[in-house]
Amino acid sequence: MRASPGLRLREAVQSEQPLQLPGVINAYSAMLAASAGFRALYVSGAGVANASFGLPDLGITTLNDVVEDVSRITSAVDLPVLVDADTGFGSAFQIARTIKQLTRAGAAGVHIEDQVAAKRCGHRPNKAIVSQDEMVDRIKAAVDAREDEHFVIMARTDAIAVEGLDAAIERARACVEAGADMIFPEAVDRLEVYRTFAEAVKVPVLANLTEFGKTPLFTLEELRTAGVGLALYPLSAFRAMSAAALQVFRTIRQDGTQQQVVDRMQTRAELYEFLNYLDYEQRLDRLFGTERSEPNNG
Ligand SMILES: C[C@](O)(C(=O)O)[C@H](CC(=O)O)C(=O)O
Ligand SMILES: [Mg+2]
Repeated sequence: MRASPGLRLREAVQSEQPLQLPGVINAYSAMLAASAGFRALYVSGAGVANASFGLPDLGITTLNDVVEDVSRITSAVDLPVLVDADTGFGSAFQIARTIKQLTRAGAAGVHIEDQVAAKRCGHRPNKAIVSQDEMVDRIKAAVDAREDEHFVIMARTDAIAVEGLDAAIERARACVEAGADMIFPEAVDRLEVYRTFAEAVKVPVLANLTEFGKTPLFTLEELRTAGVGLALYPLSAFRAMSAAALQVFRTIRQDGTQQQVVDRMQTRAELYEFLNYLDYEQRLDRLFGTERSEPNNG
């Protein structure tokens, strides 16, 4: 039997240190990331909210919204996917449902954070967090609900910005005791902090390298020296795609032609290569013959 997505994510963390996790916002961008050689992918909560719904990352989207995006991505690529499950989408039984639904959608693991349900981006001011006990209960509920023991439960703590480093480490330790497999300390501003977490929790620690936030854009080598287990780039491609798309829209609108920007576009040939378009076409020809496509001219 094929190894489960959770097991493959764990193996990837073991074999690549740190494991690079690029965020992907849809099936096609997941295929592009896979072609660049990544061993695992990430579905960002902000990505689901911003890209799929045009909403801010403020706890507005639901479990179903995330499940839908994850299913599309896991159907398109054969890589383990870590999913941002925000605060878990509710209390204990709802968290159990989150784990089951995301497992069924093909996820390899999730991270659940200790912000209150009315959450914010981790790099914004005025975050509020639940008590350590409540966070530990979230993790217990998630661990208890998993059907595949390898499915990864990662605990994210937003406590550094709210209660300080010591409290955040204490929370991370309590989460690991409750069964969390990995730790995501949010909004870290110094490299040494990762080392402190890694030594305190003794499980893989994730560094969130989201741009324009509180964390410097550390290199892989720097993260390696700090003992980081996973390096996350949650929205990098989304930000770049958005800037590129905006430029194209503005140019077409202003110039009345796309001539100035066509050289920035992925060509039809490149697109078809990623999609395996020609294989599909040949399969159609084999199944139905070529003459059938004549009358309607494609
Ligand atoms: C990692 C994150 O949770 C996400 O949803 O991708 C965000 C990223 C961001 O807003 O830049 C976060 O850090 O809160
Ligand atoms: Mg998020």
